[in-house]
Amino acid sequence: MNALSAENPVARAIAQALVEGFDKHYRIFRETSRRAKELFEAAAWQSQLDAVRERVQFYDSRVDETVLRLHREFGADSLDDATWQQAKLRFIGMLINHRQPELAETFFNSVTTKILHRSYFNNDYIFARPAISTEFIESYPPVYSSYYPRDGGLRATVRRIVEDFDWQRPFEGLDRDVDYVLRATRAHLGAWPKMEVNCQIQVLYSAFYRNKTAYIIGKAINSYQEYPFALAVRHNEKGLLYLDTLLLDPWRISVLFSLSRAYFMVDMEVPSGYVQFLRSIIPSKPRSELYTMLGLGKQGKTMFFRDLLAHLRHSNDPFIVAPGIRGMVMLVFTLPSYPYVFKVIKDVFGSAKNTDRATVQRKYLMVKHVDRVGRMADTLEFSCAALPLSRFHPELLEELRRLAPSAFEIDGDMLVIRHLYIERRMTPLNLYLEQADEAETERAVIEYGNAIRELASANIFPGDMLWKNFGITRYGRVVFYDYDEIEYMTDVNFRRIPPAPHEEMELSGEPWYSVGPMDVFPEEFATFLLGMPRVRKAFLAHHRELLEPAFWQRTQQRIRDGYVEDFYPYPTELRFCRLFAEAAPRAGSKPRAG
Ligand SMILES: Nc1ncnc2c1ncn2[C@@H]1O[C@H](COP(=O)(O)OP(=O)(O)OP(=O)(O)O)[C@@H](O)[C@H]1O
Repeated sequence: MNALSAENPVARAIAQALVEGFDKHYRIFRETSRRAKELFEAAAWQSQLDAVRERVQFYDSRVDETVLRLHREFGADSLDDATWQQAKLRFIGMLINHRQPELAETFFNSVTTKILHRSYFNNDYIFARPAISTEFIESYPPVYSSYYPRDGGLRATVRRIVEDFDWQRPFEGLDRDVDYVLRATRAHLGAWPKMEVNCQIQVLYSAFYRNKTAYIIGKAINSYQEYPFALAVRHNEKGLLYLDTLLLDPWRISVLFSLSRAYFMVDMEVPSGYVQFLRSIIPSKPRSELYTMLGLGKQGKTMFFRDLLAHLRHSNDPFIVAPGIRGMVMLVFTLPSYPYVFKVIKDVFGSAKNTDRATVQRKYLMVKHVDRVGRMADTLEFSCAALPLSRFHPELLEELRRLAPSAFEIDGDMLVIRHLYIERRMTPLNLYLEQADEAETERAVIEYGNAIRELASANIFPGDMLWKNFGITRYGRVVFYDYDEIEYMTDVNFRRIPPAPHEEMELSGEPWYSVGPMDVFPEEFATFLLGMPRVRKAFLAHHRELLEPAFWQRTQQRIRDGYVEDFYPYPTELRFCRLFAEAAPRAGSKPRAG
C-alpha cells in the first residue's frame, strides 16, 4: 500500500510536532543572530561573544524537547514502519513554502535518528538526501539588494550601500572612507572598466558580525565579469564607525570563512540564499563549511557527511593512520584523497595523560564556545558514523581493535564509529619543521609564537605546546588542534621557578618546590620546545618573552580587566590606515595580522 494512500492522523501530528520543534529552534536562533547588530552598535563585545556561545546550545535543546514530545504524545518507541514513512511524507508536504526547508529536514533527521534504529537511516524514513529544493526561495527582506551605479555614480552608490545598513552610530568620515574604497578598487582593477548596461552591485542584506567587526559582503557585476568584495566596518577609539579595509581577492574573502575562526552572526530569513550567494563568490568553499560558519553547524555536518559518502563512491583509497607522531589520547586517521582527519578517543590513554574521556569531550566542546581567532581548528562531532569497512586499511583496523575497541562496532559491511571528531587536515608542524629550510623555519616559528600569543589573548592556554600539536595550513598559517589539555588562561597559575635552596638540589634534578595542579612554569618550555638549533634561534629571536611568566601574567591581567583583543582576519598591510599614508594610525588598534 502506498504510504500516503490512507490518512494516518498520528503521522500527520508527528510531522506537525517536528515542524513546530524546528520553527521554535529557528525563531530563537534568528533572534540571537539579529541581536548582533544592536550589540555591534552598542560595542557590547563581551555580550557578542556570549551570544555566539549560547547559540551553539539551542539546537540540541530543541531536539531533546521534540524527542520527548514524540515519546510522550505518540509513544514514539512503538510506532509501525508505515507511520514513520508517512510522517516523512507529511513533513515534506508541510515544507512546500518553508523558508528554511533544508534545515527543517536536518532537524527531522536529528530527532528521528534518536528514536529509530540505524537500519532505518535511509531515504524511506529520514532525509538521506534533500527532498525540497532551496533554489529561488523568495523572502522579505530579500537575500541581497541590488544597486545600479550607472544611475547615481559609483561614489554615491558605495556611500548608499554603507548607509543602508542603518547603523545607529555615526561614521568618523564616511566620505574619506568611500574614497579609500574607490582607490583600493581602482588599484586592484588597474583601470576602471566601462560600466555596461547590466552594471550592478549586489549586497547581502544582513551584515556579517564577528568580534568587533561587521562585514558587508557582496559582488559587483559588469557585463560577464563578477567582482566579489568584503568591506570591514569597525569602531575607532572614540566609538565612531569607519571602514577598515576592502577585500577583493576571493581567496582572502574565503579566509574570513576559515573554520578556525568563530562563527558569524547573520540575520537570515533564507539561509540557503546566503550560502548560494557566498558560493558564487568563493566557489572553493564547500557549502557544508559555509553553513557551519553561519552558525548552522548541524546543517554543516549533514552536508559534510553527504559529501564524504559521495566522495567514497568516487574514490578507492583506504583510510589509514594519519602521518606524524601517534597521539596518546586520540587515534587519528585520514583518507589521503580527502582533506580531513578523523579522531577517535582511545580506550586507554598514554601513561603521561592524567585525564578521562568526559574531560576530553568537554575540552573539545569548549573550543566551540570560545573565539577560535583563526588559531584553533573547528571539529565536527559525530555519533554513530557508519563508514565502509572495506575501506579501512588492515593496519588501521588493527590499531582500532587494539587501542579503541569500545569506540566502534562492525555491522555488516559498515564500521560504525560511536563517537568521532572530524577536522581539516594540516601538515603537523613537527613534520614541517623537519623538512623546512632556514627561512621556512623562521616563518613557521614566528607563526607558531603568534598563534600562542593570540590564543592567550583569547583566554586559551594550549596546555601542551609541543610542535606536533600544531598544524600548518596551505596558506602557511599555524593552527592548534590538540585540545585535551587546554585551559582558560584565567584558570592557570603562571609561576617563576623558585630559586633552589642550595646548588646540589638544583643539580639533583629533583624538584625543590611543590607544584599545584594548575601551576605552569613558562621557563620550562625551552626544554621541550627548543631542541633543534635553527628552531631555537628563530624562537629566541622572535618569541623569547613566551618563556617568561611576566608575559603570561600580563596577558591574564588584560583578560581579567575585560579587554577584548582585536583580531584581524586580514593582513595589517591591507588596512586603509596602512594603505593610505595620510590616514592617521588608530589608537587601540595595534597591528596583529591574522
Ligand atoms: N588536523 C590535523 N591534520 C593533520 N594531522 C593531524 C591533525 N590532527 C591530528 N593530527 C595527527 O595526529 C596526531 C595526534 O593528534 P592529537 O594531537 O589530536 O592527539 P592526542 O592524542 O591529543 O595527542 P597528545 O598525545 O599530544 O595529547 C598529531 O600529532 C598529528 O600527527
